[in-house]
Amino acid sequence: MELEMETSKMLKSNTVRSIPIEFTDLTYQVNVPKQKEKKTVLKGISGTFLPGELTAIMGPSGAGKSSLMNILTGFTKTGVTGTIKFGDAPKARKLCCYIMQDDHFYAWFTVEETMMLAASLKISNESMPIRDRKLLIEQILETLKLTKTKHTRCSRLSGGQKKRLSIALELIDNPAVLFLDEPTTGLDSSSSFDTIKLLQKLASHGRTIVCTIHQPSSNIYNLFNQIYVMSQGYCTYQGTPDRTVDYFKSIGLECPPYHNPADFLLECVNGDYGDYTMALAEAAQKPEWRHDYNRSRPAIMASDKIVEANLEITSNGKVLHAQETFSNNSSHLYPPPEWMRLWLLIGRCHVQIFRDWSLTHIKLLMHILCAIIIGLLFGDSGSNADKQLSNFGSYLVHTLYLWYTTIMPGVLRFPQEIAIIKKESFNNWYKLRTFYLASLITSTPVHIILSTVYMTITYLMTDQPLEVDRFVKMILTSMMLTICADGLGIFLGTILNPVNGTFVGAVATCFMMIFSGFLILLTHMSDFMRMISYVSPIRYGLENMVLAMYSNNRQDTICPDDVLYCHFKNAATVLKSFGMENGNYGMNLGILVLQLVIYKSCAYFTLKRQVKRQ
Ligand SMILES: Nc1ncnc2c1ncn2[C@@H]1O[C@H](COP(=O)(O)OP(=O)(O)OP(=O)(O)O)[C@@H](O)[C@H]1O
Repeated sequence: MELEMETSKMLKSNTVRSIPIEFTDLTYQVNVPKQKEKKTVLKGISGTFLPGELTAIMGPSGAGKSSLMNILTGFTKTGVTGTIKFGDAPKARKLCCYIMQDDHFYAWFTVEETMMLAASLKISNESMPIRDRKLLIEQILETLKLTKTKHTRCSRLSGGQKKRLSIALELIDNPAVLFLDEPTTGLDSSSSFDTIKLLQKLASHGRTIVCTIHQPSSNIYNLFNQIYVMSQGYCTYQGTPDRTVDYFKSIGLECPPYHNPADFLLECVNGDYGDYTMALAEAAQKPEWRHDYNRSRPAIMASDKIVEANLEITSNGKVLHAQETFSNNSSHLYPPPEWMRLWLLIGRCHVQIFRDWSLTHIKLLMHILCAIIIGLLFGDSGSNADKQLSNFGSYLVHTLYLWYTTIMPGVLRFPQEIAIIKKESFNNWYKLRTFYLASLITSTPVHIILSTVYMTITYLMTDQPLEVDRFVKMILTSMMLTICADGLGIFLGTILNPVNGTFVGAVATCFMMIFSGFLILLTHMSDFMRMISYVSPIRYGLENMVLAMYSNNRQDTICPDDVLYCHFKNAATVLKSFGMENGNYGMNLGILVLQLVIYKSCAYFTLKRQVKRQ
């Protein structure tokens, strides 16, 4: 009762556009490996989902429910024929949102923070000032019984609370159409009932709500306005829940007394009483059973009335007739410009970096610790003429350390977030390029700080020359190498799964090390093999560190008194011995920058492809 009152209160303050969804003769074909013929998943199905109603798509596993949902939401486009109409609005698709089966949020943010950020990303300051946005959020949280959890971090919410938060987030900009993929999965019977009841209320105020559902209890089943049953790619019933028993009786399938009609329906379409698929598909077309034929006009008119009857008070106090908004062909809540969203996303990334101590604090600590150990290991190799070979080796250690500790987290970065990115970008929170840019802008300073800390410690501890230009060159090289490793890492992470990504990343690192010019000198490689070394960023990183230290008339290193002969005392001898006397620092740095730009650009396109994939 309380829930109903709260829901009505919230819903009355927002006008919903009526958008009926109509699809006709929808066919979906997919290629099946090793088979000449395409598989037909959806076989010319039609249907109407009306505004003001909650529709359940039901059917046995493999019937085509998710395929239909993915086509209607726009996730699947290839292999689809037929027509889909979202009312008569050309941009109606933008008024829809899709709540996926699994609820993914950034774990380090509270419910209130998550709601506030979503509101800021979806609604501009001009169309609703912050104060009103806060009120709206309070109202939505209250309606969805989330007020008590508003200071709880999202990772600590229960399954039911997470589901309600997913719905709350999408209600912020008052969508006209909501698709939900199995909203009751993982919930107990009472939470499932509450969720469907809430959806029914939201629908009753003019929204078109469609969800897939598996085996609902009879009390949940009766909450739906329309049931759309699928079997083997056909529509085998589209009508009200209370008429299912009569419908099946009309083709000779009698529901046993005291049997849940929803269970009976699934048993029938599962073939438990024989294969009636074609008979049901035919009967489902008959107007007397079809809910849309029987109810479409009254339902649409009723929802129009809701729209017309509501006087809408916008945030800045203006009173608008709902009909005015309706005929304007757009919602009154405008999204902020993309640069504002970029700013907000940068803020979110920063907060995440500082709250998630595994992201930065542990990394910083490990870099300091490892730099000290490596510094102690190589000792005075930078100034001791007898240890120049080891000193050269220390540069390889630096390149490998920085490369390896960056490429692996890079591989894992987006796979961890992909479900959230998919949800948010699909529901028009931001454009993917905005998110990607924000991610680059926030991660780059972290790489710069980490590599600088590591290099400064090792530089000083290994007694390298105290000359500013050499130090700066060393730092610049380590920064570019680190950012380049991050680029390759995220590229691999967006084309491969995490297991394969880490494996390929490790193998690639091994090969880059072999071709770096230390384990086998560049001059000892055949021309063909040397060509391969040109793609190894570690080669450029290592060569640049060596050039930074030994070129430009570096002073001779000191040969200890107890050593008779120091072959590498002279810097030019070192460069010549390792075949790097003709190396060009600026060119190498330029190639590193070019490679990182290529990796990061490719990663954007592969990320985009992954986000669009189902
Ligand atoms: N891209 C695809 N390639 C090959 N087969 C596909 C593809 N998409 C769907 N199918 C097949 O189409 C059928 C319907 O799949 P869909 O996922 O829509 O079923 P569903 O009713 O949602 O099942 P469930 O309830 O188990 O999720 C299945 O047999 C599935 O294997």
